Amino acid sequence: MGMSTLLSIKKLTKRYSSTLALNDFTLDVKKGEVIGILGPNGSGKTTLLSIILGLRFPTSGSFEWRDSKPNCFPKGSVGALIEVPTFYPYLSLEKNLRVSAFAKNISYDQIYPAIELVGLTPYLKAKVSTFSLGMKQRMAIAQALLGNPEIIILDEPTNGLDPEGIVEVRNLIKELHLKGKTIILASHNLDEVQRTCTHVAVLNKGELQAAGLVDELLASAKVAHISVANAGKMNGFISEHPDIKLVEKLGNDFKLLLDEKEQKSLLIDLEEFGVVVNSFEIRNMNLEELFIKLIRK
Ligand SMILES: Nc1ncnc2c1ncn2[C@@H]1O[C@H](COP(=O)(O)OP(=O)(O)OP(=O)(O)O)[C@@H](O)[C@H]1O
Repeated sequence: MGMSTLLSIKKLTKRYSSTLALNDFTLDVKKGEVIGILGPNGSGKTTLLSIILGLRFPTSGSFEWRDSKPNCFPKGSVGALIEVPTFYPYLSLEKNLRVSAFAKNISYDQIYPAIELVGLTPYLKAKVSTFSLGMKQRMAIAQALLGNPEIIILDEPTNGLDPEGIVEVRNLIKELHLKGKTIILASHNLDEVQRTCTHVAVLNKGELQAAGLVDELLASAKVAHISVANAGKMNGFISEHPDIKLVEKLGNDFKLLLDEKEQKSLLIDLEEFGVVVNSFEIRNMNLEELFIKLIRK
């Protein structure tokens, strides 16, 4: 394991009777990364997080946290928010966090830096029942931050939040990243991953489709936005070019995914084929388009 590697996952497989929830999953997580585990519902994200947290056993394969034995979970250095947290609405934020600290066998004075990190220090004495959803989720993240862990694991951290809460939690994730925390975050929300993560691992049906820097993966293809006069001809062109992937089609407007070689010749190829092009623009791919590229193989 390299110096900066905090977690090394090798060929992890999980089978629940007939369901292969995770298949041969390999990934390294390095210090300072915010890595999004991105996949649709049922793709195996929670299974993966549960295994690396020591909550479920893998069927085969292994994971190894730095300074820990293989397939063992290091309690102190990893904080996690994986289930809906329990709290007492009629107690103050401070008292709730004391309860969590007690449960984790952490000294009470450690709650204050965690509360500070999530920006809730002004609400120390306020009852949690008065909190917005975003504040409750920040409080839950403070629970995960108790004991100042180096790594934080969050399962769908903005699920169920209103738009304001979503912004609060996303900003918090960015701040934690700036403070040097390593974050592993499961999400089915492409926009969320694109906005908050440095790295992404795309999971579909238990299989890793791609992993790496978000920016690098997004640079791996471009999207051509093309408006044509004869959509039927365009459909013919697309079906004769299996390498070109159709992302979206709306009337005479098409979005095609292209590799570098195809970008150069596309306009000429279209004209030769008889497609009448009204407008043509090459743009960068967003994560949604990358996802389509990976999943429609
Ligand atoms: N305890 C279990 N017993 C049987 N099957 C399970 C169990 N937990 C998960 N599965 C199945 O394994 C697959 C992966 O589920 P998992 O919850 O890991 O996916 P997910 O990506 O986290 O989805 P979601 O976003 O819906 O939580 C699904 O097909 C799910 O139905």
